[in-house]
Amino acid sequence: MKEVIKMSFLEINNLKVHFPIRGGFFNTIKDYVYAVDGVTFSIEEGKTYGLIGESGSGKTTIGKAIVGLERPTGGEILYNGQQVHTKRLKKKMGYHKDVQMIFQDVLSSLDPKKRIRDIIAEPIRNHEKLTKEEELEKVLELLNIVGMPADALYRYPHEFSGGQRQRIGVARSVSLNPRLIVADEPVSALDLSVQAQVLNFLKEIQKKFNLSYLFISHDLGVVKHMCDYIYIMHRGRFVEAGTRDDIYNNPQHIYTKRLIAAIPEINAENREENYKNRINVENEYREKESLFYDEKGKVFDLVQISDTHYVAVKSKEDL
Ligand SMILES: Nc1ncnc2c1ncn2[C@@H]1O[C@H](COP(=O)(O)OP(=O)(O)OP(=O)(O)O)[C@@H](O)[C@H]1O
Repeated sequence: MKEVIKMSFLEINNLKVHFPIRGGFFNTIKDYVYAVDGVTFSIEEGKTYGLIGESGSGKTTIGKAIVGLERPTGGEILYNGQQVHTKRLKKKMGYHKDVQMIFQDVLSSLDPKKRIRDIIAEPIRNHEKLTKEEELEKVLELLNIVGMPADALYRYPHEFSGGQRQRIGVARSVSLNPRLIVADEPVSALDLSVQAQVLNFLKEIQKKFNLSYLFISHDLGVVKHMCDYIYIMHRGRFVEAGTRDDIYNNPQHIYTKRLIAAIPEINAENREENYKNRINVENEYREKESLFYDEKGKVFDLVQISDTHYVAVKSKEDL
């Protein structure tokens, strides 16, 4: 029998991030926000993953925990099979170089007082020792890769359009040759035509660098053509996980069905059908809610229903 080679380089096991809610005279902990409450998944080389769910479902917190901007309350993050829980270890393993994050609001993540040359060169300066000439050569190469002209070097972020700024953000995040980019709503601030351009360009960059992406979005429509594998997030947990085909063509959890029904229909002649479908999904939600949430409204654990498809449901037989 052929040996199965495990390709995942990053494993997230039962990750939890709980934020304390404080109050009262002594500012004591009254309760917790269970922003991320036990999620498990892994990332393979060159693949694109979607983390989808409505606002507040915990997507950004997962992304931040992965890049080290948020401290997990529980669970583990394994990089190349080793736990990365201290700064020293992360440095030793080159984790900060290999795992980068880009944000929706790229303008606020690009220092407005710095020129593009310095913005792109900053991570290189922190991690590599290059001469001034070598550094300039590298920045020019990166600008070229993201399709920006060399005269961008000495301009400031506010002088560019949203799509161009997103490209500059990507140039900066690929400057250290990372393995994974966590992209938090990378196109939702852009208008539709520019969204498609940036998504296509991210795909090109992916091939060039054999990158993996973890795409965070509230919109299943946006990531449809990008993702190999999709995790649907709700109330800090996964409610469904599967390949693109599993999720779009065979959704099982009522929450996923509602997200799909909410994708705007561009084609005018399909709008009526789309509207009817939304009403059906809402009726199904009212009828079957108890199959998908326990009496406290908690999401069940995932149950495997095919080789690649998982659904959070009380019992597989209920589907
Ligand atoms: N630093 C924090 N302190 C307290 N609560 C927080 C903190 N960060 C996030 N939260 C809470 O955790 C929950 C999940 O937030 P998160 O930003 O991860 O959601 P999200 O799915 O990314 O939402 P959005 O799409 O709006 O960004 C929310 O209820 C949020 O208010």
